[in-house]
Amino acid sequence: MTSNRLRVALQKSGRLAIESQKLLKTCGIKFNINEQRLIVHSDNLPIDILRVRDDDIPGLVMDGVVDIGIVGENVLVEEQLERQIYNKPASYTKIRQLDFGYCRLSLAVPAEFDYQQPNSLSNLRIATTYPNLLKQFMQNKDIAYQDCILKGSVEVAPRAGLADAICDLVSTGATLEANGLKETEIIFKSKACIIQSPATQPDEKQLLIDTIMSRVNGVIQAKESKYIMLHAPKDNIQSVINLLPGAENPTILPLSSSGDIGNMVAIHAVSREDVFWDTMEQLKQLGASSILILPIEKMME
Ligand SMILES: Nc1ncnc2c1ncn2[C@@H]1O[C@H](COP(=O)(O)OP(=O)(O)OP(=O)(O)O)[C@@H](O)[C@H]1O
Ligand SMILES: O=P(O)(O)OC[C@H]1O[C@H](OP(=O)(O)OP(=O)(O)O)[C@H](O)[C@@H]1O
Ligand SMILES: [Mg+2]
Repeated sequence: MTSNRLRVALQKSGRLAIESQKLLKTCGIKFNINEQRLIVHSDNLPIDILRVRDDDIPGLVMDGVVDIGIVGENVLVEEQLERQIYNKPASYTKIRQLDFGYCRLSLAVPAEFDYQQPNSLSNLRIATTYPNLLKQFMQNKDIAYQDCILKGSVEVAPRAGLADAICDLVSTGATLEANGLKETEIIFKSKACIIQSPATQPDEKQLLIDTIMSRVNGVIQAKESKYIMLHAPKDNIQSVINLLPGAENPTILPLSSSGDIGNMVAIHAVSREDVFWDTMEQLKQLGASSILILPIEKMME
């Protein structure tokens, strides 16, 4: 399907929906979500947003129905493995890893299960929504098993007598614990990412994707960075700078007042990392004062 407008697939509702919308909005793409509308036209750019189930996003990108999509790597790789079996289009380009949707696909067994190693699951039944990722892991270890495919609430399977173990997503581990299960093996670590279709063609579309990606990079960099302002004794400038994590080329400014603070300068710096309380305490020990750590909203190099 070709169109001059850039088509973007986002999860309609669920764990990635809000963060995905927020990211596009922070990149300057204006749109209004109306719960019932599944295609949303941007108010200021030639972009259409398709709001779909996350499971459908990789296929829409691989088939060229949309140009880019935001999806979890777990769903992406699972769909790719599935498509490879049936010789369906399975290529895409991962253009950016994102800083949300952190989770892992893990094997888990009932708390009382005597688990030693993956082999402990030999010939047992494992419930999962990710049969292809599970198969890849078990085949690599040469372990025979049976699968039981469920679309959700996988954690209920052992208690319901459907399976002996499960292979499902874990983040805090609270769902496993609440269902009397223990995590035994991480088989895949996942984050959200932006993928692009190999079918995207007109130059204007690529230009728009490049612009959005440059903004995405700016948004993520800004989130990971902090603006630091402090007063420091002239004698300790270098030691203070050495303490600031990842700060390059700080600005050093004289203070307008004299007296007690006549020996002080103001240091402003962008730090590429979070600044922890213990760093602030060490700065204070070096004589720094009026230490401010500020969030940065946007950044462009
Ligand atoms: N507990 C979690 N913490 C963080 N990220 C998660 C968690 N669970 C899932 N994810 C990530 O978010 C994605 C979407 O999860 P969600 O539970 O919303 O999916 P879903 O129920 O399949 O939604 P849909 O209705 O779109 O099919 C997952 O594929 C995964 O990448
Ligand atoms: O380790 P935790 O922090 O407890 O998170 C793990 C749970 O989160 C996901 O389900 P979700 O709550 O998104 O519901 P779903 O089954 O409808 O996808 C996942 O499928 C687990 O069940
Ligand atoms: Mg889904």
